Amino acid sequence: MCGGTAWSEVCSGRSTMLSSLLLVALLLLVLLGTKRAFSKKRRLPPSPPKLPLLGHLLQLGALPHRSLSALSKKHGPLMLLHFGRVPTLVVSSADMAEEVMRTHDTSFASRPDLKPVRTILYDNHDVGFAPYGDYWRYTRKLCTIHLLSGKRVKSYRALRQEEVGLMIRKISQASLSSISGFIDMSKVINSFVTDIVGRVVSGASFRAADRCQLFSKLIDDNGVAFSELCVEELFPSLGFLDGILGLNPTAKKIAVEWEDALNEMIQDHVERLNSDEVRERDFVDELLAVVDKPEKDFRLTMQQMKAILWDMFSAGVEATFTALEWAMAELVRHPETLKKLQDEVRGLAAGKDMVREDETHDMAYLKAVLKEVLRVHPPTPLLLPRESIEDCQIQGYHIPKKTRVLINAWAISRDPKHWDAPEEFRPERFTTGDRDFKGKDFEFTPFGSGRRICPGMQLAVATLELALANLVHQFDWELPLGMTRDEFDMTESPGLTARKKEPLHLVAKPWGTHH
Ligand code: HEM
Repeated sequence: MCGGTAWSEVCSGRSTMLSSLLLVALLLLVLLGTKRAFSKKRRLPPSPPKLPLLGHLLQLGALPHRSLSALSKKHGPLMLLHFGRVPTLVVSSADMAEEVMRTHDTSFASRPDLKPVRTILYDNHDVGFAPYGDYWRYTRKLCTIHLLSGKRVKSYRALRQEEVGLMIRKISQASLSSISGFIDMSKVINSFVTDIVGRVVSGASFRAADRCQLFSKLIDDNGVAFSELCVEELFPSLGFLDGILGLNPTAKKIAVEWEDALNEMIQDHVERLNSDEVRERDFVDELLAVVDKPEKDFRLTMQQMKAILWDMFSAGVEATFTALEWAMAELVRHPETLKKLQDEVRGLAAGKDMVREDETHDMAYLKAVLKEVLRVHPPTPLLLPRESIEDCQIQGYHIPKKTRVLINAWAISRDPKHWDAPEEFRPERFTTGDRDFKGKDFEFTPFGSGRRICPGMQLAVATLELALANLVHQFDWELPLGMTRDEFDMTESPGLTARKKEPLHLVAKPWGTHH
């Protein structure tokens, strides 16, 4: 008990000190507790050492799927990297891919907002880069119903057959007239795929107006625009510097070129719709119908329509072309596989001048070859980037909202845990069992999986099977004179799509003429 003024002053001084000490101790406890709770909740995936500012940028290398695969061997199948200020989760095993694309599919169903895409695609109003939500759902459905469903894909049969026939004739002529002895198959395959996608999307006028070359160039230029440096990609809040420094000029330039090309194509369709001409409706007509007549609460604008068309051309041509080019490159490097495939195709299509689509259904080895091509060379080796729309836990790791996600499908489809001799091109691995690329087997997802799985898979597979069957049916294929298998360049080019870097030069010998 305290009594007297002096004593009471001492007492009150002591109690103030005591309560201050208590307060500090309490604060410390709270801070410690919060920190503990915080750090427990925020156990982030492993991350290799990084540089200030740039983060892990320099570890990306020229071919990110390869560098990231090497990095994951040291740091594990779930790594958190930072490219500048952008947190990026890199997924490199089938189990982790399943976590992202199945268990937590909704959390990871969005796409990042990428500057070149935003510039070309009217603020991401296509399907592939649209943020997860009603707009994406609606436009994806539009594309599926009017262009990419199984029923639609079947309906393009005659068109596919005709385009494959044209490609075969082109190769026959080139093989007779070639002075060097070889043919630039990259060019031939590119215009074949561009014409098929062009005709499917925009009808006969694509060929009539000779649009193949222009669209093929625009699709090539997409790759340039996407690989140009821009500050915003690394430091989102400093995006204004790109304008000041004049960075990423290709995106702006080709945005105008795409707009002109698509305007012209749409204008053709409007004129025909207003004329008496009787013709089958194509995808451009179907989209125009929605622009004119809003469905439910949805109204498609002209700009949105162009963004969707961009997607169908770019996604459709680029990946299908890349797959067919790698298929021919692998076959010519593996004569025993080529011979086995030719035996199957020539046996089942005996006496025919061309393989028909019905006949490809029974070609088990053809299907195995295609799967092996997509395993060894998934055209988009890191799929398309995704972004988390909410906080999420994977294997006890905290993945914050707005983390970018790269799924290294290339590394996963070469993981020795799932594949014997994964570096070898060996279609036989697919002749038994039922492993498929339809999104259920997470060690093999060249078309992705879950809500964002590629909606063009059926169109791509139908085109690739028919083209490949006919290419090996009609010709024997060889490397250019004097070139050995080891000298044949199989380098990939950098970019969202891993094309073959050097053009594919091959010798085609029409079958029958030398038998
Ligand atoms: C061999 C050929 C093809 C391959 C390997 C391929 C691969 C892919 C991949 C990996 C994705 C991302 C999937 C994901 O995020 O999980 C994708 C998305 C997409 N693909 Fe394909 N694709 C091919 C052909 C096509 C074709 C022919 C079309 C259409 C004409 C097409 C249209 C699209 C679209 C619109 C998306 C975005 C889907 C979305 O975000 O909802 N693709 N493709």
